[in-house]
Amino acid sequence: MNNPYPIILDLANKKIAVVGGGKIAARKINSLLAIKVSPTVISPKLANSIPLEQIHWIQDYYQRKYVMTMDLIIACTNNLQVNRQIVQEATARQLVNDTSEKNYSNFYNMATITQNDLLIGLSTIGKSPAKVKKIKKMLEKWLDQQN
Ligand SMILES: C[C@@]1(CC(=O)O)c2cc3[nH]c(cc4nc(cc5[nH]c(cc(n2)[C@H]1CCC(=O)O)[C@@](C)(CC(=O)O)[C@@H]5CCC(=O)O)C(CC(=O)O)=C4CCC(=O)O)c(CCC(=O)O)c3CC(=O)O
Ligand SMILES: NC(=O)C1=CN([C@@H]2O[C@H](COP(=O)(O)OP(=O)(O)OC[C@H]3O[C@@H](n4cnc5c(N)ncnc54)[C@H](O)[C@@H]3O)[C@@H](O)[C@H]2O)C=CC1
Repeated sequence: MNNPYPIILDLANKKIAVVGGGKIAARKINSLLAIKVSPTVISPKLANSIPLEQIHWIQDYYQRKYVMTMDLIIACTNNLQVNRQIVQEATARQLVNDTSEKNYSNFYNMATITQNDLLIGLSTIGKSPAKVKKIKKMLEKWLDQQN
């Protein structure tokens, strides 16, 4: 992503698909559930940390027909070719996060800190997720000291 454009999205009434049901999928799904968005999850298997009753589970391998009407697609299978295929088959109006290859993604997540009316978003534009995590911890500590 050469020219990132940061925005805040309201996902109410949007259709979100998560493809894959492993560790990374669980993180993305749980952050969606935290904002009361229930995604469709396409995966033959689901990690235990994914609450089955809160999602719509399609227990199958990825097929284009499952994501045809989706607005946002998060590709997190452990098969890089499948993730790539999801990107290639998406229409120009669908936004795709290929979690295994930032250069194929047209969006990805920022780390966030939310406190009362404040939302801080942090990103290295994919360059160093570990650094984001570290700076987030430092900022949280600093913010706590201000209160
Ligand atoms: C490009 C991006 C795509 C995307 O996933 O959207 C991406 C990619 C990758 N992440 C990797 C690893 C980890 N990512 C995290 C955590 C988060 N990663 C997130 C975002 C992004 N990660 C996107 C842009 C980030 C940016 O702009 O910098 C956050 C902010 C949001 C979210 O995912 O919801 C969330 C913060 C949660 C929080 O603290 O709030 C942890 C920590 C953990 O799991 O506890 C680890 C384990 C390692 C560690 O802890 O060091 C690797 C493997 C290589 C590596 O290790 O570096 C890749 C692949 C690659 O680099 O290509
Ligand atoms: N963005 C990030 O923060 C990070 C991303 N990654 C990337 O995310 C990918 C997934 O990582 P994990 O969740 O740890 O893997 P995992 O092995 O825990 O889970 C993979 C999941 O994909 C499912 N799957 C496999 N083939 C599929 C298909 N054809 N259709 C639908 N689902 C399918 C499996 O059933 C499983 O549920 C890794 O390959 C890696 O490239 C890895 C680390 C961090």
